[in-house]
Amino acid sequence: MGDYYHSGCCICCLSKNKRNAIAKNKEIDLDFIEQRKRERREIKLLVLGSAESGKSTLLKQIKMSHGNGYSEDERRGFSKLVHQNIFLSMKTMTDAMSELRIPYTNPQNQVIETLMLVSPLISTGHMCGIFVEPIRHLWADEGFKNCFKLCKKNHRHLTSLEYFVDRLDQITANNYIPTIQDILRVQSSTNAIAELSIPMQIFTFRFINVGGQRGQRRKWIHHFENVTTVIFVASLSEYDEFLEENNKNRMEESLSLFNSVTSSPWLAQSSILLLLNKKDFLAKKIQFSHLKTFFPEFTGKIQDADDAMKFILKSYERNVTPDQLIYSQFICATDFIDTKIFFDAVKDTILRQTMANYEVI
Ligand SMILES: Nc1nc2c(ncn2[C@@H]2O[C@H](COP(=O)(O)OP(=O)(O)OP(=O)(O)O)[C@@H](O)[C@H]2O)c(=O)[nH]1
Ligand SMILES: [Mg+2]
Repeated sequence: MGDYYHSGCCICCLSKNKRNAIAKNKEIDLDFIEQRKRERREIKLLVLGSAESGKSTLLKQIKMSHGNGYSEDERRGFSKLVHQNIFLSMKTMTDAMSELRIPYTNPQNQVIETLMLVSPLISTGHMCGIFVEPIRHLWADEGFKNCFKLCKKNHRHLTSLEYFVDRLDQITANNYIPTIQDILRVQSSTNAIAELSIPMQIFTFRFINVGGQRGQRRKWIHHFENVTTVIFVASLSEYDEFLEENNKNRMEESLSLFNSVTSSPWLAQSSILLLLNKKDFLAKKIQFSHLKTFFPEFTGKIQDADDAMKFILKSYERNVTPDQLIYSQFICATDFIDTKIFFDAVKDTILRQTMANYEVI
């Protein structure tokens, strides 16, 4: 009946203009309903956390496991970044050798270093086979190794140097195409908001990845509306690391960041998924760098990764109020990640929001 009558009068008695206007309104209504349906099905997940905690690595993993992965062309596109990562890391190391006045155990390596750094090829950022032997010589030097141990803590871009040095032959080959693991290991700070939309069952999960550097954090607030789940990524291995700018302990910094997220009124309805990342690093580091030295309140066993992880998790959970929905998982973003936890977090949040709408809770 509604198709033939409008405000009690037969539609065919209306003027052509009126009929067009009614049809247009109907079209707009349908568009609106469709958009509302789409919005209801779109789940917004905001990925937050301090710099280099592993947010982008996590999204690369999700793109591989649930998205369309990386084509050969896309993988090739990462080769320049891999080369630049190695050059930058080597430059950081050679600078640190002179700043810390650490001599090479084999004095010949000082000559190699100088020759390598003045090579005109370095400015092209393209790494060819000519660099393999010099880098290997420096890498094998005891003085250089000691310097690397000292620097790793405060220069996070050195994180993947060891991995890349092991693969120098493949990386410098003419037909080099980065592997998935190379892509996961390469480091590049996020400076612009990056989005990833992944269809999952009847929903579209829209991941919003932001930069964690201090200068990037003021952009976070623009994305706080309608967030279903906040994914907070924190590094487990930063308990003994300090910020260059103010010498603040990095884990303390991440904890206060987490606190500001959990106490934000904008995010009060969102669930929090806390991903404690880099458990591989923690397992290695805990053997020689004791948590108690940096967090005297730690009472667990020394050199015990499990005790350390439990303590770190508790330190984060202390920032959550009892009525907040929180899920947590220990991960290694460069390895396989079980994404079931995303569904759990999202499912429970939607259920809770629906019940709140019907005033059941
Ligand atoms: N070994 C290891 N390395 C990791 C892990 N997660 C991330 N990384 C490395 O840590 C570095 C930084 O990771 P990103 O994902 O770029 O960090 P981010 O949080 O996006 O950093 P910003 O964009 O600066 O905020 C990269 O070199 C990664 O390969 C991990 O679980 N284990
Ligand atoms: Mg990033």
